[in-house]
Amino acid sequence: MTLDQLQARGAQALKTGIRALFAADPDRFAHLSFRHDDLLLDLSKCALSQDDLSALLAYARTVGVEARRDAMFDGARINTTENRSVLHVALRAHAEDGFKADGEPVGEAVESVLQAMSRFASGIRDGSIAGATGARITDIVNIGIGGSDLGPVMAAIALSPYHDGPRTHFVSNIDGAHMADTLKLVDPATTLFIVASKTFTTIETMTNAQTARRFIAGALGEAAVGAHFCAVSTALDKVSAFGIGEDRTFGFWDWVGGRYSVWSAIGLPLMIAIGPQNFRAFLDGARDLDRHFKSAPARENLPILLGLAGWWHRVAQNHPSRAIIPYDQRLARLPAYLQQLDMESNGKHVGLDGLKTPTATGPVVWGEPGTNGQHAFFQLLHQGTDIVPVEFIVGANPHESAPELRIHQDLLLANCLAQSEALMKGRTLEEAREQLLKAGRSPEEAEQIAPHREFSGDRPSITLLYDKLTPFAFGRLVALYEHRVFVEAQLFGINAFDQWGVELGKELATGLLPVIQGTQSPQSRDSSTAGLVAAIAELRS
Ligand SMILES: O=P(O)(O)OC[C@H]1O[C@](O)(CO)[C@@H](O)[C@@H]1O
Repeated sequence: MTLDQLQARGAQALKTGIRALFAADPDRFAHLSFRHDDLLLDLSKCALSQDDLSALLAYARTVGVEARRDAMFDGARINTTENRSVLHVALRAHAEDGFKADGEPVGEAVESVLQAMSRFASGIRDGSIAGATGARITDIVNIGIGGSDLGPVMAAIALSPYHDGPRTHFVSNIDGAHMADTLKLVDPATTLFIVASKTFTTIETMTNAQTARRFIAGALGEAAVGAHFCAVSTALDKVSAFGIGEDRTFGFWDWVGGRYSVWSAIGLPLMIAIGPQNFRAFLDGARDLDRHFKSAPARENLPILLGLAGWWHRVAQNHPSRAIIPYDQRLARLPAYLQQLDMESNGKHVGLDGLKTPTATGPVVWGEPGTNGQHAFFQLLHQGTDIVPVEFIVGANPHESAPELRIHQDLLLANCLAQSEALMKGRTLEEAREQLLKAGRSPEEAEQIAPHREFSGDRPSITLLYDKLTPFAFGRLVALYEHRVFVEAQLFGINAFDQWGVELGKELATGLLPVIQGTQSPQSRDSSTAGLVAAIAELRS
C-alpha cells in the first residue's frame, strides 16, 4: 500500500461522504467501532470505509509501526536526535514487566522513587511531615511549566472526586501575576512548594521558585525554607545547588520526555492530592493500555486505530486541525495537555532520514469541554468553510449519584451524541425550507433564509466512550493518546520525542532581556522588534 494510493482513497471517501457510507452499510457501527473492556472507540462517523481501514492497516505494516512500537518497549534509543530511549511505559510497569534501558533493568529504580514519593505524600497527608512551625501542610503549590505542569494540573481536576489531601495550586507562567495571585491564597506556614523541572534550568520555573523562596524566607526566616520546599528533577546536582535536600528530592530519568512525565515523580502533587493508592490505580490504567497496545492485533488495537484515523484525517483528507471535545467537565484541561503532547511531539517538518517530510505532519490541536463549546465555536464546526474532525470523549456514568443530578448526565450524553449526529447528517436545503414553511414563514422568506439554515453534514467525528472517569480509566485514556501520537509519528516518519523547535525563542528571549531592561540598544534588531522595544520603554517611563 503506497502513500499515493492512500491519498487517492482519502479523497474518494470524502467524495462519497459519511452519510452515503452509512446508507451502504447499515451495520457500520458494528464494523467500525472497537472496544477494550469498557473503553469504546467509534470510527464509524469518519469518512472511512472498511476497505479504507484495511488499506491503512496495510500501510501501517509497510511503515513498520508495530516493529517501532516493539523497539520503544524494548528500550532502544528511538529518540535518535537526542540519543535516548523512550520508556515512560516503564513508569507504570510492574516488576514482572522487566523494562530495560540500554540493557539495564529500570524497574527497581522506578519502584524506589514511587515508594519515596508515597512515604512523603503520606507524611504530608497525615501531618507527620509538617511545616517549619510544626503546622500541618494545607496547600501545595507546584511550580513547573509544560510537561512539569500540564499533566498534574489536568489530572488534579480530572480526579477531583478522589481529592482528599491538601489543596493544590499550580504556578507555571513567568508572568508575575500567576505567582502573586497564588501567593494571596496561601499561608506560608502551611504551604509546601514543589519545584518541578526535568532540567532544573527552565527560566520560568527557576524565577518562580526564587520568588516562592523569598516568600517563605520573608515570612518564616531563611531556616524555614527547607521544610517548605521539595523538588522533582532529573538534574539532582542543580536541585542540591538550589538548596533542596536530598531527602526531599524525587528523581526521574532522561528516558522520560517532559510531556510523558506525569507518571513519574512529576505526578507528586497529584499523589499528595489523591493518595498513593489512587495514584497507583492511575498508573495501572496506563499499564493496562500499554499491554493492550503491545499485544492486541492491529485491527483491534485502539491506539493504532486512533492513530490511523488521525493520520487519515490529516494526510489523506488534508484537514489541518483536530478538535478535542470532552463531554466531561473534569477533563477541562485535557485539550491543553494534548496540545503539548501532540503538537510538541508531532509538530516537525524533518523526517527521521533528515529530509523534509513528504506529507503534512501533526495537526493543530485545540478544544474545550462540551457542552460549553457548543455555545461558542460549534457554529464553525457545523457551517464553517474548514472541516475540523472532532474527537468527542465522554463517560456514561458520573461520580454524582444524587437523583436530582441524573438529568444533568442524561442531557450531557444526549448533547454529545446529538453533536456528532448533526455533524454527520447535516440538514439539506429542502429540509431547511420545509421547516421554515412549517414554522409559518412565507415561501419567499423560506427561500431566502433556507441556505443559512442548511448544514452540509458529512463532517467527521470520532467518539471515545468509557464507563466512568476513575483513576484507572483516566490513566488508560491518557496512555491511549500518548500511544496514538506515537503511531502517527511513525506514519509521518518523524521523531516524536525531541522538541528543538522551542529553543530559538528561548535563545532570543535571553538576548532580548538586557534590551528590555535598557542596558543594551535595540538597534541591531529588526525594525518591528526595535519599534516594540521603544514603545514598551515609552509606556514604562
Ligand atoms: O521540566 P522542564 O525541564 O522545566 O521543562 C519544561 C518544558 O519545557 C519544554 O522543554 C519546552 O520548552 C518542554 O518540553 C518541557 O515539558
